[in-house]
Amino acid sequence: MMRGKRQGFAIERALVQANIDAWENTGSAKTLRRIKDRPENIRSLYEQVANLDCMLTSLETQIEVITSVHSSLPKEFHDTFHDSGTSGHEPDSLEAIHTLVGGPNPSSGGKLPPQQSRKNHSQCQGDSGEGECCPEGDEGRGGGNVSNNVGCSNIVGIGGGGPTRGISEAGVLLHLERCAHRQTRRALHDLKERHEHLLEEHKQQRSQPVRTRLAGSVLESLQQELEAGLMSLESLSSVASTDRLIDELKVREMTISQLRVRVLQLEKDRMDKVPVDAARENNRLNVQLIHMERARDELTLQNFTLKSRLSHVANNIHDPAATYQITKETPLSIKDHHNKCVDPTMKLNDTSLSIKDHHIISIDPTIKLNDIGKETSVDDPDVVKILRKSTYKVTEETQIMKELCKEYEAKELEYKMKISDLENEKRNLHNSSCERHDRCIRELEELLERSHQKLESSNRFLEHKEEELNMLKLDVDALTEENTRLKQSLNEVISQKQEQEVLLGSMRRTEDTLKKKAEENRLLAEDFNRERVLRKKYYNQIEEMKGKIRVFCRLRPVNESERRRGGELVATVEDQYSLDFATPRGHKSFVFDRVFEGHESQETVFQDTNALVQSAMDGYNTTIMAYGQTGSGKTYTMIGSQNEPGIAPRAFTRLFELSEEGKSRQEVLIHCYMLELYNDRLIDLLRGHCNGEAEKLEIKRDKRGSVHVQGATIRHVNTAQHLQSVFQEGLSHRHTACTNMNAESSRSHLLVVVSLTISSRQNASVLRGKLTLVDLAGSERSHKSGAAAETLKEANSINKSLSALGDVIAALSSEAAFVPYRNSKLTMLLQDSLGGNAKTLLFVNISPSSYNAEESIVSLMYASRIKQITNNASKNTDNKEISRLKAIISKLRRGEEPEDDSLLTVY
Ligand SMILES: Nc1ncnc2c1ncn2[C@@H]1O[C@H](COP(=O)(O)OP(=O)(O)OP(=O)(O)O)[C@@H](O)[C@H]1O
Repeated sequence: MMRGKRQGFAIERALVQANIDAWENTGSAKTLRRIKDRPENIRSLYEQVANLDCMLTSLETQIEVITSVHSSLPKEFHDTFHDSGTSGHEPDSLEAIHTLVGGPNPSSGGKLPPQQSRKNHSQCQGDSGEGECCPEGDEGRGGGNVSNNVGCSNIVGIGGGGPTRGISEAGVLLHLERCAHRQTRRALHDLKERHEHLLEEHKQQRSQPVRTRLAGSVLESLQQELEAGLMSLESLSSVASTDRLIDELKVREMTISQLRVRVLQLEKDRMDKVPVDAARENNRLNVQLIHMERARDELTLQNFTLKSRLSHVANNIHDPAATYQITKETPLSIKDHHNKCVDPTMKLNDTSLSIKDHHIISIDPTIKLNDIGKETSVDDPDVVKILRKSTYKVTEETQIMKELCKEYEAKELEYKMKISDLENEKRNLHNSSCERHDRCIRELEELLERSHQKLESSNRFLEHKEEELNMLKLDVDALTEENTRLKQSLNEVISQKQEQEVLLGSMRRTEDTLKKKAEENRLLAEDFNRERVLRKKYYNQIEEMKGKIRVFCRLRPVNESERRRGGELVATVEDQYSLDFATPRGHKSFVFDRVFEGHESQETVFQDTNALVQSAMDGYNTTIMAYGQTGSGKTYTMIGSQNEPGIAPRAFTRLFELSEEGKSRQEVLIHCYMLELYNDRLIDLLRGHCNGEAEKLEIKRDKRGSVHVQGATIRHVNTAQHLQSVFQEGLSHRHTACTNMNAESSRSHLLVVVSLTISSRQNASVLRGKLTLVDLAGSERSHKSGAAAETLKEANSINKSLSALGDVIAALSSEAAFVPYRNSKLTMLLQDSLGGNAKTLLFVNISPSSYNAEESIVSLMYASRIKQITNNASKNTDNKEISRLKAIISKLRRGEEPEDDSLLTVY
């Protein structure tokens, strides 16, 4: 669209320039200026309107001339004029006119201006084909005529040769009519050509786009107008009626006014599109030009008025005689003229005068007619006198007029100068305006080009952005869907979050509740454990009171050998009374009276054992023995080391502490002996380095069931250190060997018996307590222990004795009627401890490692059985003995034999 507008501007500019050149000489600057600012179609219309305007102006002028001529002619002339329309004669040339007016050769007439003379000359040649017009060389022959600018007034000058003034006027008028008619015919011809041209343009414009339809319609209207104009013009040549011409002129004026209104409207539309500054400048120039044109027209009118007056004065200064002669001949001349006059329209065909000439010539015709009227009465002498007077007056007036003439000529020159200056100024303004318009147009074109380029780039950018926008719309749609989906998800998540918050709240409350409950549980567990410990403690006490054998389980730490073999922990202490043991067939739980872990010290172990030491001091038979796999810590538990003494040394110390504590109320005698059951043979460990044959050791059991070894070396000890030294002495005689399982393996069963005789200082009662400490030999497997032949024999003896012990335990735990104590010396030695009258404590020592899991589980099963055995513990008091002895004495006195079982039994 912008490109089309720009091209329209360029075409308009070119056409305007062409029209400037074409219309430069027409003087229609106003129209031209308007045209320059119009688009192509409007400018074309302006051209047509301007053409029509010119033609109509010409027609108006012609009509005015004709009207004035028609009105100025006498009635006879009118009649003749009308009659001549039917005579078929038409003076086609100046020669005919001159012949008609009866004047001499027109070549002797007045002077024509060069240009006008050439024009008339060419017109005469073109129209009549005869060289009858004024030759240039005849100028100035008019006898001092001053009608230089009167066009063909040279014809009037002919009168200088003798024709009357009235005939001269009529000839001039006829000639003017001819000229006007000729111009009208030329205009008609131009209109026909224009009509054909417009028809072609109209055809072309009909094929143009819709935007030119308006111009097409205007062209059609113009075509119609032109056709009407043609018809009018054609009819103009045939209709002599001035009224019809006037009507036609009015119609055309209306048409012109309508067209002007249309042009003004179009101009207004156009001006709306013109930049404000240019429009303002254009208006200013228009106003200035209008003023200038008006001034020029006024000056021209004044000039013409002055010239007409000069002409009138010049006419008035003609020779009165000649005037008189002319006046005398006038009726005849006029009559001849009337006879020869033809249709004025035909006369117009031969005229070659300009419109201005008509104006000039036609000025003040009444004066001329008056003069003619006056000249018609020269036969009267009075009239002659009057004429003579008037001639004098005229002479005077002539002088005055000559002066006026000079003055007017000076003014004319001045006005001409002014006109020339104004025209120059107008031309300059026009040129500057054109230049400004051109510059403005160029700038507008450049701006338009840049705007077009920007528009193109903007269009490309816009297309690119539109593509991006489409892509973004797609993305937005996708994102909108995604957003919707995410919103739904978000709502779900929010609802879930709210639910979770509710759940979290309830969870926190539950956690608080759980914490409270856990705390309560912990307190309850502590209470429960405490209660359970107490329960077990009380249970143990009850069991102890019932005489049940108490069993303590002790785990040793994993040794280097087990660690090297990759053994794992299979025994776990659950609490002080429970042990979990992992077997290949699952976990097995064992409950004992006490469970000691590997890290628990000898002191801790002795704390729970101390009670048995107290029981021995109280007169009970008490037995503390250790059972378990070889290397499981039996010796460590019972004997210990120098730094970590076991139960025996601690018990020894405790016995003397108790003895010392009760020294004020009792006297305690402590004796001890130490035996070793090695390869099923009893060995007295305190016999030591005694020479001679060893006394035979016999296991005896008294009436209360207490077991004694007759023949054993009994040592009396006074202090704990003494007892310790005795004990160490006995240990030094014990058989030990190095095995794979233990560097210092006990190869025998150790039996340390500490007998206590507690004599009361208050009464004569005597308590006899016994503390038996047994360190059993360890059960072992030969392939594990790597025992040699001798060691293997020891092992077999050990295993045999332990097997017998197992049988006794099985019988006791099952409460069998028969207990096989006699199957082994070991079981015979332990008869009062297992199922007897002793308080017995058994330590079952195990290894926590999986490497010894089989042996450990056997030991645990073994201990569990022992735990089922119930003893019948009772104090050993001398009062009862006395009673028994008294009973024996009484039987002996009566001559009866005392019962054997009342005596010490010797096995
Ligand atoms: N609770 C324990 N704490 C530390 N070391 C221990 C523990 N129990 C045993 N031991 C160590 O284990 C090794 C073997 O112990 P101990 O000699 O007492 O076994 P044992 O059962 O008497 O073997 P055996 O039947 O062959 O005589 C010793 O070196 C001992 O110091």
